[in-house]
Amino acid sequence: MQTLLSTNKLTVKFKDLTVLHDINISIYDTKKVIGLVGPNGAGKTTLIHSILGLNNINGGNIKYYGKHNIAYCPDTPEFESKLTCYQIMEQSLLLANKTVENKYKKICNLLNLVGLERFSNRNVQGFSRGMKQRLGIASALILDPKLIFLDEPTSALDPIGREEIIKLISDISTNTNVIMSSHNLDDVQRISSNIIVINEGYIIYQGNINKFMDKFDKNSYISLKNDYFLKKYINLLNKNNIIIKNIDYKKYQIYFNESDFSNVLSILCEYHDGINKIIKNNNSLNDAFINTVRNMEN
Ligand SMILES: Nc1ncnc2c1ncn2[C@@H]1O[C@H](COP(=O)(O)OP(=O)(O)OP(=O)(O)O)[C@@H](O)[C@H]1O
Repeated sequence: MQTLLSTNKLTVKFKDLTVLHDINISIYDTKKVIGLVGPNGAGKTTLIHSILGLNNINGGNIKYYGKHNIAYCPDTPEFESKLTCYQIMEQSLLLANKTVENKYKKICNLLNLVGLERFSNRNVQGFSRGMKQRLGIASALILDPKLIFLDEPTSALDPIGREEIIKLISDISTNTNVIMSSHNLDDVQRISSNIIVINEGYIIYQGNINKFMDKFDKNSYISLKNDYFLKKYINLLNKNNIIIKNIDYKKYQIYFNESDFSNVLSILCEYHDGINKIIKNNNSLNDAFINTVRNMEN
């Protein structure tokens, strides 16, 4: 798997406020969505800006492997108000010093993709924030980037628009690497395979999203009738290589990962004599995130 970029002990300060502390992340060419999540002020935008060279960095370094197009859509893109949608797309190419074949067709297709085809010849003056976000995504995509950073790309969209853009981002990721920062963790959970979690300028997790949820979300569990069955089922689950996350000896409960739920069920179909109840907890990135950040506060 090719590495696109990595940061090594990246540190960024604004005056005497350290906003990013010793950040080590690696972005690989996986053609998937990576969710960048963290509370307000955690440092997500600063991290994106630093990678794009829009911030000074005060320590560490960023290494780019190969010459790849990297595109960016800020959360509130601003455009020259006198230009039309179509002209903004042309300007995006011009500023990146890029030419494309069948430019007219490509621009029209992209405007169509983000739902702005009707506005192609309209000045962007007076565009709503949601329309600007759509245009920002289209003008980033026209650059045919290998990696695209989307900073809160759905924050100004109505529910239908959000649904459309989330689907679009998911589609984009079939041939582009996407890093999407968002506070909407349901969206992130739906389309990301990996996440980077940042809190107060520190990376607290990077990797597979399901592993994060298994680690930090409440787990599924079976509740047993008594101590005899508790011991019996601990053995049974161990024998079947189910990871036991926790055991409540007083309540006779065994906790396990939600991802093991169907395996546990099939084991229990055969041995169900001592079971009081089985509880499935649907993993939620939102809950896992809140648990993680709250734990750090305590
Ligand atoms: N240009 C700047 N000058 C001074 N401080 C800044 C600047 N840009 C960001 N900061 C500070 O850096 C910290 C991180 O901000 P940043 O915008 O990166 O967070 P974020 O995670 O993107 O937040 P949000 O989710 O609220 O958008 C905040 O304390 C912010 O006030």
